[in-house]
Amino acid sequence: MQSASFGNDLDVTGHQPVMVEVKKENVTAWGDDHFGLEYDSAITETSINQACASAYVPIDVSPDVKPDISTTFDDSQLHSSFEELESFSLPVQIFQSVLSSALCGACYQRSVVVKVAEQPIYMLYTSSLRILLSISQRSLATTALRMVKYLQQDEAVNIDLELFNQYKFSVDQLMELAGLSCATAIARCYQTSTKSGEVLVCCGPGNNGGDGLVCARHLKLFGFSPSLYYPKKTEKPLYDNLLHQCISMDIPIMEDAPTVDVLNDSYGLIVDALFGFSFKPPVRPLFLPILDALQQTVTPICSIDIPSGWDVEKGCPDTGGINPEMLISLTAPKLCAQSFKGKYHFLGGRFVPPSLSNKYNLDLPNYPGTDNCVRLDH
Ligand SMILES: [K+]
Repeated sequence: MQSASFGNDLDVTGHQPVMVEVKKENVTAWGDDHFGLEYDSAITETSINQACASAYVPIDVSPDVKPDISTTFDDSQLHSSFEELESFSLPVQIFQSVLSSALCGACYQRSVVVKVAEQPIYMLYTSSLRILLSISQRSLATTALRMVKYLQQDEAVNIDLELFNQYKFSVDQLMELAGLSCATAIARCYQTSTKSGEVLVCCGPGNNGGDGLVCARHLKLFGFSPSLYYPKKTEKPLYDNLLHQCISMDIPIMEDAPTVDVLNDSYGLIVDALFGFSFKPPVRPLFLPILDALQQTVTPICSIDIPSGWDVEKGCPDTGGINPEMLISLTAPKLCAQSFKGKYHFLGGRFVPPSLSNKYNLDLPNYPGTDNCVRLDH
């Protein structure tokens, strides 16, 4: 059995620490002595309350079902029990139980960390709980359980400028990382098979469109069948090259704006890479047909950085706008992301130097392991 560290880099499963953040009301065994055990003296009501005040659950599921964690199971029982749970996708219950066990289970003195709002509350470690954490980590591998800062438009622009001017990144570098993280997040949420693998990537004239071109190329490498709609090509070597790479990879380019019927019938997903944080309303005429079609389609939309047409700070216009199912914020979410109501909100663009993050108090989540994207709650 490995020994667990109580420092910042706890590594129970060979990955980053599992962050367990749970609302107090959702902890089913909260405060009772369900397991017939006494609290360890290190766990005080105050520390738990303080930690839980800023904690929240990322997935809204009923807390009624709880895996049977007792002091009596052996590893074989745990395997079957948790395989079953996994098939029912109950990661929060697993977390609840980890937390409950942690809080109630002073008997597991040998260290698995349970963190609440980043405060190590208590640590337990047994081979059985190690399996448990491994499963729960896989289930929520892309979920960040922490609030991040939402940027104003000028903050996003300034961070962008600092990345290029102070930190000497090139646009190509960051665009590649951003576009790759978008493709990765999409591949986590959508299937490559059948219709959902048919993806239309709509690219605008700026860097957001460049992210879309990169994303399309990686989607192709991941097994999707992307096509491009790129109505206003930017005459710069970077964009010429990105487009050339897509063409060389047999990614078709649609010349005319697609109708709603085409979007509905031919595609399983639309990637919206039309405008990012530099968008200033109102939308210019060239982009009205595509934005109208995106507003009406029933095909799910994944917006890169900003749902195009939305005000970067105020969100969806009162007159109506697109309603993406997925949003991938880059660097840090912008204020408009607070009104995003879709299914999946991811953060990508894992390239922000810590000193820059600190300067702007970005409070970025921990990306799991070596992942380039992380799911955010919203
Ligand atoms: K966009």
